[in-house]
Amino acid sequence: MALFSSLQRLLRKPSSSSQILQRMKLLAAGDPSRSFTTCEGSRPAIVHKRSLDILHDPWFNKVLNSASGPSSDCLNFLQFDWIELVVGLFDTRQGTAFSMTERDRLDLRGLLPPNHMTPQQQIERFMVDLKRFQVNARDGPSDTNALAKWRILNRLHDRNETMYYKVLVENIEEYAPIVYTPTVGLVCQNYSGLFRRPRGMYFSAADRGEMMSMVYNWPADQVDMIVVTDGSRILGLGDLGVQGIGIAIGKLDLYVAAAGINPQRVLPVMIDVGTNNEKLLRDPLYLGLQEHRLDGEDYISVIDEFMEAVFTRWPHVIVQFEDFQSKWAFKLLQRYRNNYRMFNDDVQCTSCYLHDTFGLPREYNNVKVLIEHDPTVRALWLHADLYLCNFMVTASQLHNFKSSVLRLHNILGTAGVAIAGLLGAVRAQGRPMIDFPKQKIVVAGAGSAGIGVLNAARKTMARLLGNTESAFESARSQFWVVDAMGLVTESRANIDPEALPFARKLKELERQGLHEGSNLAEVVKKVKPDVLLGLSAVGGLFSKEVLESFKESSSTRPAIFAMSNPTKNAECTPEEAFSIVGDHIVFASGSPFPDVNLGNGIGHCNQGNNMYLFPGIGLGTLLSGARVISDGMLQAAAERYLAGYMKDDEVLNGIIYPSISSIRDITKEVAAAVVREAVAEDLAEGYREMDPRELQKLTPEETVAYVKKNMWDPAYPTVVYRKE
Ligand SMILES: NC(=O)C1=CN([C@@H]2O[C@H](COP(=O)(O)OP(=O)(O)OC[C@H]3O[C@@H](n4cnc5c(N)ncnc54)[C@H](O)[C@@H]3O)[C@@H](O)[C@H]2O)C=CC1
Ligand SMILES: CC(=O)C(=O)O
Ligand SMILES: [Mg+2]
Repeated sequence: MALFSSLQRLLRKPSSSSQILQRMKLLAAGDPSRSFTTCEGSRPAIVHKRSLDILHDPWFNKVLNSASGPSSDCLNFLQFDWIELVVGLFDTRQGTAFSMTERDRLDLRGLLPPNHMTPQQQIERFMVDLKRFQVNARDGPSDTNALAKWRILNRLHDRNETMYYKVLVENIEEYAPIVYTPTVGLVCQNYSGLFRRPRGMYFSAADRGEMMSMVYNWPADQVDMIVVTDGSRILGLGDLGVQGIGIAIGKLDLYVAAAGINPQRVLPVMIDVGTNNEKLLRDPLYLGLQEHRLDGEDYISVIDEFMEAVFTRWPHVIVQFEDFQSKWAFKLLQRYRNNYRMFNDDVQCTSCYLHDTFGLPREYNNVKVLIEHDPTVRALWLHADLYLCNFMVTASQLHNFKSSVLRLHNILGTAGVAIAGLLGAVRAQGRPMIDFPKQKIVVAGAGSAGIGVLNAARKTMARLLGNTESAFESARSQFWVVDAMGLVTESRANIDPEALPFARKLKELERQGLHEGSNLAEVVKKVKPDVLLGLSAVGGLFSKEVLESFKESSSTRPAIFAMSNPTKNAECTPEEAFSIVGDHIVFASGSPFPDVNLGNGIGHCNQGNNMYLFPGIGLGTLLSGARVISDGMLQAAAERYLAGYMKDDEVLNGIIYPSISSIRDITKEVAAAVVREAVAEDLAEGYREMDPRELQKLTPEETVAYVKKNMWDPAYPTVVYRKE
């Protein structure tokens, strides 16, 4: 009651930003559905169940099951059922964090062994078990080993979500490769065999006409984040049909661990419209529809029905489209993005720079005024390596201009997924970023991801060249695109319209001795590119021959981006790259690789993956209550990701991407940038009691604090029973 009246008092009058923060605190503390947040760790969770029902509910369970059985040195993939059995037997060794009074309140007394463990003791115990398994595994880090670790973590996920996410948050560098790429790829490939307990929702072609009611079968009244796939192109593993649900689960694990989205409010979704994977169509154990994929209007009608159903039940949900084959990825994005809160991770997060990246605000473009007016601006300007540009400002624009230059400088000074990596590669050569438009880039792969990166890189070059049409046109000539049929040229029959802008003109090619369909090695040999970037999903595509050709690169510091996932699809390994091309290269990959010992130094293996962006985009959209996800919001996310993370000395050392251990911090900043952009674009409708006017009053620092406050941390709430 007291809380209610203090809220009322606060809400009635206009407020300063400190009052807003105070209000946020009160609101968070007083909202029972937020009882799962650690910031408010002492708030109770109200439940309507007791006894065994509590223990079987991973959202409220506080019991830790043993991670593994005894010595696991003889484990292999085929012996998983044996592990299952052993883990079951060892359940009696479980430690519980339910206090004695809680046990009384929840009718748990007698159902649990008497010992009490703190959450910290539980996590230590779990890690000992997990590490023992790791140490005892004979074959060192291998797929089997990774899959077994996934299995152990997944069991914990089934039983005790809080502890599961605690393990992830506290050891993200170690376990992201297990719950996400690369292991999640293996999990998807083996999903039918690994399937024990359902997670998420399945909508199939057979459910047409039923989705609007089916959606109410999900137990949570509030869902913030959905990751949906149709399983048609899972990582680089092709059509995995219903088994693709694993990637939706993996991405949502990062939403919880990196963005602090409450795990009770995430929903992985699989839309099963069949599969064209002949092996799965014949597999008696396959769990999905064993018919060919729907196509055309039939396909679209299923996705339409799904979108309508989920947005009817949860009007504020955000839907991330994941791993749709490029045939549909762009079309579905265009179809829904203006009406629903949705985005496509692969097309947009790989290429958040499509629009206006590095652009000064429009009013400054092509304006000639004097920067000499202000020494600070001039210094910044020079520092940003932009002295070659011809932008100037009037005195009256100076104030805004300073912040623009600062913003621009921030963007240029650091790195972010694809473009960030490309710019990092320029900086690693010791050259100013303004030289980016001079880079020659060979891209292998012209699917949804490849085209996204190409568009973004072209736009960035055009910006740096003055953002004119002719700059945009001339930027085109810096790219050579090679797909499954070789070099893409204007003479290609039935060329994909998305690839058309990058098709090489035959006249230019004659001079270079290239032709339609030239193979990758030939293209690299003739072009001598600065950058070789792979988004082809073909493991080993950067063969010895290709890498040997790349040795003749005209760059002082050639860069290789083997961005395809999972690990086995990387276009080359870092060892191959460093040993064949040389120690001086810059290397990045989509899935993580350990650094390479070069004898006289370290060959850094950077991870260039959209995981640095999508969690922050989702969180920022949620906390702003933006109606749709605009290009500006994606751009703000990318810019913030770029800013402040890569220092000059790191980049010169070949480190062009930040470490995943900082992902939660990066995500918080990215989300705050998205919130601010949504507010600036008048798209924000507010989140809970935080209305758009209040959001608008927040300073950048207060926005970050607001985001942080709303990030879920894994900690046990006190559980209280109430009759329904
Ligand atoms: N690191 C990251 O953050 C991301 C990585 N990816 C990865 O990118 C890869 C491709 O994804 P999508 O573009 O969606 O796939 P996609 O199937 O749409 O495109 C694949 C492209 O590779 C081309 N290709 C196939 N064989 C080739 C060959 N021998 N030489 C040259 N090109 C060849 C195809 O013609 C096609 O253009 C996947 O492995 C995916 O995991 C995708 C999104 C983000
Ligand atoms: C990382 C990712 O989203 C992909 O490989 O598809
Ligand atoms: Mg993807």
